[in-house]
Amino acid sequence: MHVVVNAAISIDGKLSTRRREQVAISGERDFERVSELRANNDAILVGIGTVLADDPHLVVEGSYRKRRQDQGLIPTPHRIIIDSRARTPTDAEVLDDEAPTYIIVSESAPTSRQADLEVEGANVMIAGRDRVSMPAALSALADSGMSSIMVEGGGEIIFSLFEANLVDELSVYVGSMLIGGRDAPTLADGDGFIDDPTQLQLTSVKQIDDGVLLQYDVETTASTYDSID
Ligand SMILES: NC(=O)c1ccc[n+]([C@@H]2O[C@H](COP(=O)([O-])OP(=O)(O)OC[C@H]3O[C@@H](n4cnc5c(N)ncnc54)[C@H](O)[C@@H]3O)[C@@H](O)[C@H]2O)c1
Ligand SMILES: Nc1nc(=O)c(N)c(NC[C@H](O)[C@H](O)[C@H](O)COP(=O)(O)O)[nH]1
Repeated sequence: MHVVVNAAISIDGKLSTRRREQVAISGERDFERVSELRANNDAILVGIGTVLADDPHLVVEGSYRKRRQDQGLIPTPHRIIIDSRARTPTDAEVLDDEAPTYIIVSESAPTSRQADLEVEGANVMIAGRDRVSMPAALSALADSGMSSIMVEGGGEIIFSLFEANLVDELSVYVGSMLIGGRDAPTLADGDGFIDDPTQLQLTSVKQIDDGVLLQYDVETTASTYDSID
């Protein structure tokens, strides 16, 4: 599975404010780049924190749909939510019928909630006991026929993917703003690394609007995903 993480951060590394409310860090041109990246992948993945905070739609529009259809693909990529306890609201934007949606829950998710989400058309999959296991989730998605995933956050999910050594590429748009706040989410939250930070290889630096796009390859050691595959 090829995994690319994309995020927009303030100059001080924040994804949003301490209230965890969505902030438009990207400008029009960067959001256009994000649409292109979405369209080039089999699936778009976010965590439940992002669904509850932003209620994202996670689709591509217009010419991207046509291009994908011309390539024999579904018009807009699969949507994937990492949601240990099946907390996705039944009226969430990701549950409309514009693309298939997979909700990955853990064994601790109430079965009644799982059933509610299935009634709304979601494909519910179980991976992990109390919390979703990212290697098991990606393995199940690969078994469903997906081979590339774009991850759009948030900081908890991004850290878990790096921790499990599952990320191949990272794109970060650094907007020219400072958000601050010790409790505001950052690009990679979780527990953080102590001894062995993930090493990145810078592959590109570009100015977009008044911000900067930084792109990296991730220097992988033995991948957890490969080892279970
Ligand atoms: N600027 C950007 O590019 C961008 C992108 C996405 C989100 N955001 C912002 O980020 C915030 C949401 O991020 P977040 O970090 O709170 O939530 P998140 O989207 O990373 O979801 C994290 C939640 O997923 C669940 N989870 C299940 N299994 C997990 C696992 N193995 N590892 C980690 N989490 C697991 C947990 O409930 C956890 O709290 C919001 O404020 C949103 O606006 C910004
Ligand atoms: N690239 C990017 N730049 C930003 O400035 C920002 N705030 C996000 N945030 C990601 C988050 O998940 C958003 O909620 C989705 O980008 C919204 O997606 P929709 O348009 O609803 O499909 N992403």
